Amino acid sequence: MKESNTTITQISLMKQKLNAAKLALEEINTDRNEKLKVLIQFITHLSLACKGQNIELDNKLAKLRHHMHNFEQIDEALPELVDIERLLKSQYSHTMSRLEDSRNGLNRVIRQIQRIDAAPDKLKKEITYFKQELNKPFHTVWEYIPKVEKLIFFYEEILKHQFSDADNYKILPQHILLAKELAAKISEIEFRKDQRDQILVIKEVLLGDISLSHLLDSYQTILSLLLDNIAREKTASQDFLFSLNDALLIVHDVVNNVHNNSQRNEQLKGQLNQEINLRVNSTGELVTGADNLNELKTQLTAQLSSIRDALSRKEALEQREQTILRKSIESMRKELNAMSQEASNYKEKLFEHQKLNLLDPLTQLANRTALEDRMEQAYRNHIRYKTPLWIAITDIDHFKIINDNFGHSTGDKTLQVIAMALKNSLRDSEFVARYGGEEFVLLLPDINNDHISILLNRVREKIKNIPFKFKNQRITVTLSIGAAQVMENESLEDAFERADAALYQAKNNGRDRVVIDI
Ligand SMILES: Nc1nc2c(ncn2[C@@H]2O[C@H](COP(=O)(O)OP(=O)(O)OP(=O)(O)O)[C@@H](O)[C@H]2O)c(=O)[nH]1
Repeated sequence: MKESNTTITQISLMKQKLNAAKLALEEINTDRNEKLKVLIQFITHLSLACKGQNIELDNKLAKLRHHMHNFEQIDEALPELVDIERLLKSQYSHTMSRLEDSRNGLNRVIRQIQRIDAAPDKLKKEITYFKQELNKPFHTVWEYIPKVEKLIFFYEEILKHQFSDADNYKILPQHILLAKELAAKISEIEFRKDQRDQILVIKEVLLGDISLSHLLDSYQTILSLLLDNIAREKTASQDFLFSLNDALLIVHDVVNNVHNNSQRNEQLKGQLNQEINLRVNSTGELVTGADNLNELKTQLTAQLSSIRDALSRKEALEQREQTILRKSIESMRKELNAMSQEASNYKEKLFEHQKLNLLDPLTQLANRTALEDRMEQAYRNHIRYKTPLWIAITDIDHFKIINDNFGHSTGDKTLQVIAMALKNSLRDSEFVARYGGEEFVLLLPDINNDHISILLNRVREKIKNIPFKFKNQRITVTLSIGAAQVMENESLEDAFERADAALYQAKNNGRDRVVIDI
C-alpha cells in the first residue's frame, strides 16, 4: 500500500513535470516563432534594402525568406546565411569601388566647372571649397547624392549668371578702342545745335567705362542722327530745286505770253500799217485825180482823219504792248531776284557746311581733313620753292588724369583753352589742327633749324604757364612735342612718322619737353 502510494505520488510528480515541460516547450516554440518572425522580417527588409544591387543576392535573400518558415533549426539556415554574407561582403566592396569611381567622376566635372571664367567670384570660392571636400572618400551612397545635388546647383548658378549677363557681353580691349575711335570721329563731325547735347552725352559715355550694349546704342544713335541730317540736307536741296523750278516756270510763262502778245501785236500793227499805207496811197491818187479843190479838201480831211485814227490806234497798241512788256519784265525781275536770293542763301549754307566740315567743333581749330589738305599744299610749296617745312606733333601730358579727376566737360574746356593758346602762338603762315583726342599737329614753314627748338619750347612754356584752376585746385598742364623737318626727297608721311617717333621719345623721356628729330 505504501509502495503504491509512493508510485502514485511519483506519477503525479512526473505528470506535473511533464506538464511543466510541455508548457516550457510551448513557451520555447512561441519564443522561437516570434524570433523567426523577427528574423524573417529582418531578411525581408534586408532584401528590400539590397534590391536591385545584385540579382544573385536578391534571389538568395528571397529563397532564404521562403525557407525560413520550413527550417526546424536555425542551423539548417546556416549554409544559406554564409552564402548571403559572402555576397553582402562582395557587394560592399563593389559599392565602395563604384562610389570611388563616382567621386573621381565628380572631380572631373568640378575641374571643368572651374574652367568657366564667367562664374561669379563667390561661386568660384564655393567650388574650390567643394573640390577640397571631394578629396575625402565616400562611405555610402548617401554621401554621394548631396554632392551631385550641389554640383547641379553650381551649374544652375552659372547658367543663371550667364543668362542675366546675356545682353551685357564682356567688353574687350578692341571694343574700348572702337569706342574711343567713335568718340574721336564724332568730334570731327558737325552736328546741328539741337543734336549737340546728345552728342556730348554719347561722347562722355564712349570715353567712360563703356559696356558693349552702350557701344552699340551709341553707334545706332549716331547713325540715326547722321541719317536725319542727310535727310534734312536732301530736303533743303529739294526745296531749293523746287523753288528754282517754280521760278523758271513763271519766267517761261511770262516769256511765252510776251512772245504770243508780240506776235498778235505784230499782226495788228501789220494790219494798221497796211491800212495807213492804203490811205496814204489813196490820198496820193485823190490828189492826182482831183478836179475840184473843195471836194479834194473835204476828201483829204476825211483821209487824214482816218490816217490819224489808224496812227493813234497803232500808238495805243504800241503803248499797251510796252506796258505789258514792262509788267512782264517787272514780274520776271522780281522772280529772278527772289531766285538769286534763294541761290545765295543756299550757296552760303553750302559754304558754311564746307567750312564746318573742316573745323573741329569742340576747339574750332582745323580738323584732320583740313590738316590733310593743308599738309599737301604746304608740301607742294616746300617742293616748289625749296623752303623748309616742319611738322610738329604735340600731345597733352597725362590728360586722362584731368578727365578722371575733374570730369569730361572740364577736360573739354581744357582742350578749348589749349587749342586757342596754340593758335594764338603761331603766325598766319603757320597752321595748327586738332589731330584727334588731346593731340595737335603744327605745320611750320620757313623756320630754320636754329629757330625750331626756340619756337616750340616757347609754345610749350606758354601752355605750361596757363593758370588752370579746377575745383579750386591750381593745375599745371604740360605738353610733349615731337618735331621733324621734311627732308629732301622725303615723303610727307615719312616726315610725319619721324615727328610722331620724336613725340614718343619726349613722352618716354619724362614728358613736358620738345624732341626734335634731326
Ligand atoms: N574731355 C575730353 N577728353 C578726351 C577727348 N578726346 C580724348 N580724350 C581723353 O584723353 C585721354 C587720353 O589719355 P591717354 O591716351 O591715356 O594719354 P594721357 O593720359 O594724356 O597720357 P600721356 O599721353 O601718356 O601723357 C583719354 O582719357 C581720353 O578719354 C575729348 O574730346 N574730350
